[in-house]
Amino acid sequence: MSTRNLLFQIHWFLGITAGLVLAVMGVTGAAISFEHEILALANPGIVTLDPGHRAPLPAPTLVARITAERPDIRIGRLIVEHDPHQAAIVTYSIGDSKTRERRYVDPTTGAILGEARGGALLETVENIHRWLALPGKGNGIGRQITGFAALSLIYFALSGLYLRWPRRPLDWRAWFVLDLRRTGRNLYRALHAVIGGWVLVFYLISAGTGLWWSYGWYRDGVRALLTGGAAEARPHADRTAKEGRPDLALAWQSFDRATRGHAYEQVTATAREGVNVQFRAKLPGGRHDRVADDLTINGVTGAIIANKPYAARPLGEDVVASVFEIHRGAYFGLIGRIAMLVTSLTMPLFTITGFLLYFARRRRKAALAALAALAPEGMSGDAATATTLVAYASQTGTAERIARLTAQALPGAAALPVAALDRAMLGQIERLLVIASTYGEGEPPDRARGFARMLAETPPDLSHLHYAVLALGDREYPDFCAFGHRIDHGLHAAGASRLFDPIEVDVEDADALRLWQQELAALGARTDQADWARTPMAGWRLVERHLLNPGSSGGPCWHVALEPVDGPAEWAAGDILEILPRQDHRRVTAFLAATGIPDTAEMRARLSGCILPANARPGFDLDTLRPLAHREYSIASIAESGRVELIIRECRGPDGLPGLGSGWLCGGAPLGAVVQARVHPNPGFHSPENIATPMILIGNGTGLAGLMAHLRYRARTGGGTAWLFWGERHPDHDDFHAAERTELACTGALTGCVTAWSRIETGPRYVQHAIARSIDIITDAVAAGATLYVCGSLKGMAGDVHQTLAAILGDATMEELATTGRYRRDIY
Ligand SMILES: Cc1cc2nc3c(=O)[nH]c(=O)nc-3n(C[C@H](O)[C@H](O)[C@H](O)COP(=O)(O)O)c2cc1C
Repeated sequence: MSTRNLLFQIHWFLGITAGLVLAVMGVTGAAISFEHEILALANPGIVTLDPGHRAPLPAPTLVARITAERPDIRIGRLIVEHDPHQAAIVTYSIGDSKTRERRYVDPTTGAILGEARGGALLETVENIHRWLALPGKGNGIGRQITGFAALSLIYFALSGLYLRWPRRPLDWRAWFVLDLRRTGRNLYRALHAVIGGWVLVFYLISAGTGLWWSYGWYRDGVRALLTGGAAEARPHADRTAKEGRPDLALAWQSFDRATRGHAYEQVTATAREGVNVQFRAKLPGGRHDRVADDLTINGVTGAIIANKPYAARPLGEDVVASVFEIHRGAYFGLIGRIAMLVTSLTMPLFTITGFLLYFARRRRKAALAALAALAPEGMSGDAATATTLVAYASQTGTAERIARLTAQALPGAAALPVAALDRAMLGQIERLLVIASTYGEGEPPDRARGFARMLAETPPDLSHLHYAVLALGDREYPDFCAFGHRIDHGLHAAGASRLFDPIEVDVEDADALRLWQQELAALGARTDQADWARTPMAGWRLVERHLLNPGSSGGPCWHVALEPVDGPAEWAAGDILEILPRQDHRRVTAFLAATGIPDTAEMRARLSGCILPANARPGFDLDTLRPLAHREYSIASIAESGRVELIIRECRGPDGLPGLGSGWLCGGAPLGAVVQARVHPNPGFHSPENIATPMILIGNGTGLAGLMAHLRYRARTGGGTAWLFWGERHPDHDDFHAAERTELACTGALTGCVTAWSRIETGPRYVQHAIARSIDIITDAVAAGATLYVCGSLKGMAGDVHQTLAAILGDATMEELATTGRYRRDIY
């Protein structure tokens, strides 16, 4: 498991446990952060007073009045405000009871006022915040849980920072800008990560200070670190004087003498263990409550035990004295308190979005498992007992998908790649259906080469066999469905008899597929199967586009990113994105002018999705228009990124206008536009199942896209070595994704990168030359079990790379690699 994965697993495991506690702590912390203000608002006449012309009593007198009114109580703390509009607060216990009560006191009369409304509720909220209101209070299990949650929060903040580290860390937008146009998983992730970035510092502060109350070792350690000394001992309980209770009035008189009647904003006197009384006297205008002079006074003798004026407090001690104020943000003034309130309130957002991401991830895993079940390598159904074999020859997965659907429809049928069809199998089986696509220039898909050769050179006797062929192809290629026909002739020549004539499928010709299904029905296939049609196109928002090769002498190449509009989409490294292009508006204008059809917005919308004949004339029958075919692009990103990234070279049509697909994605569609697209699973180009398998990635130009997806996937999973051989024009202008490749090399995901530049004198010119100079790397990696991936142009690159590899490894090895799926190509 890679470090990243490990951090992630811990992040989500803690998220679904400690995350819940933190959500509670965040909300309760926010509720009590303005406790005094809330109580003051809710309790006029108790917390706030209208003193008229009456002046507050001197504190010693106030103490005397309170004790006279309630002789049964023992005062633990008295807080006196300078402002006569604020009631004093007394905390006391009755007799020897340990239970404390808190009451407000009129500072001008000493009268004990009623209990503040809402006070008990806020106290409960505070207890929840501190120890989840569990038994044992500060020493119980609740404190352990909240302490652990605070530790987890530090982990969330730091691991979250690592996990979301953007590719361009210096771009502040990547950190802080929230794109609310996103939907589904992408939106949850954006909320989680971007808002996490906003509040990160606040969470580190509140968790770092919150631990103060949870762990003694932490408190002592921080104190030692900041004050340079050992854990500070409280001024020791003065038991030398006669044992007894401290006299608060006497201590206060002593305090007044020591501070020479200084007008403090607020004075808090707390009876400590023994006879000492601790005074905290807040300076007027102090930013927070700990901007205060501290005195400890013997409550029996009135002697000063310790006197620590605020002005003499070093920074480290100030921080230690102000941990609570830092925790609630007050250390940084009102703004700090408000910021802490808001950030505490956002805590549940992380728990909620974290859970949503967790469920989305589970759904995604289930979907991937379903996908894997539909398109595993090898067989589906039991070929050993099958009465019909459905063999497929597929490069980009279409034939494989149809073969599996065919095998599911026919009782007793099993699907398998043609490469798995050996002589023994062919000798026994009585019925064979072959679904074959054509590749290269009328050639078999890579993994079907061996079968094609066996059929052509040493055909077995197949006189017992009945067969049918579904030939997939594209009429834009001169050798339409050539390989399907070659198989048909080969089987026929070997003595097998046709069940029915070969059926040709031009791209996605639904009629041809229906015909195939009808023929299958005649063979006893189920007819209740769901529609074989491909997943419909869906909306993908164009979210990013920038030129990758400014100044290049080649055609402009664009980085294009799209995000699914209707929630998360699934794909694996090696898959392809099919997009529905739209016509350039100039072509539509020319067509309208040539045909004389009225120029309306509706007509333009209709025409921009159709093939527009160049020779159209007035009277043109619009019903004869055919829809534009989709365009395919290798996906450069992995599904975890939530967005499909493409590398597209803008090309020109014969009329000089931008090409249909590239023109639409690289310029025609505005940023933010919704493009119709779908993922085309391409199992023949997926990463090796075993991540330890070494990879050799070879490509040119935009072919880098398909290779980057594998590198990005390997960066996530870790695994075997990965060598990249890639060619372009000039290193100064065409070095796409150079920074990321350097980063991948630094992290070890990319073992080494060999480049070829066709427009400079030094070094290899084309990628095949780079390979020819790296014989040892290639042979060693293949000997170690490497899978070879080739992505890029069919013309000029794929053939030459194949020949170079064959020269290094030998034809037989190349064929074996192709047949066993260790030579995978995505060429176009
Ligand atoms: C690089 C490339 C070369 C192709 N060459 C041919 C060809 O020569 N003749 C043909 O009829 N179709 C050709 N096609 C079209 C494919 O046969 C067609 O898209 C088929 O549906 C792919 O099926 P698959 O996904 O199972 O490989 C080619 C497609 C690509 C991408």
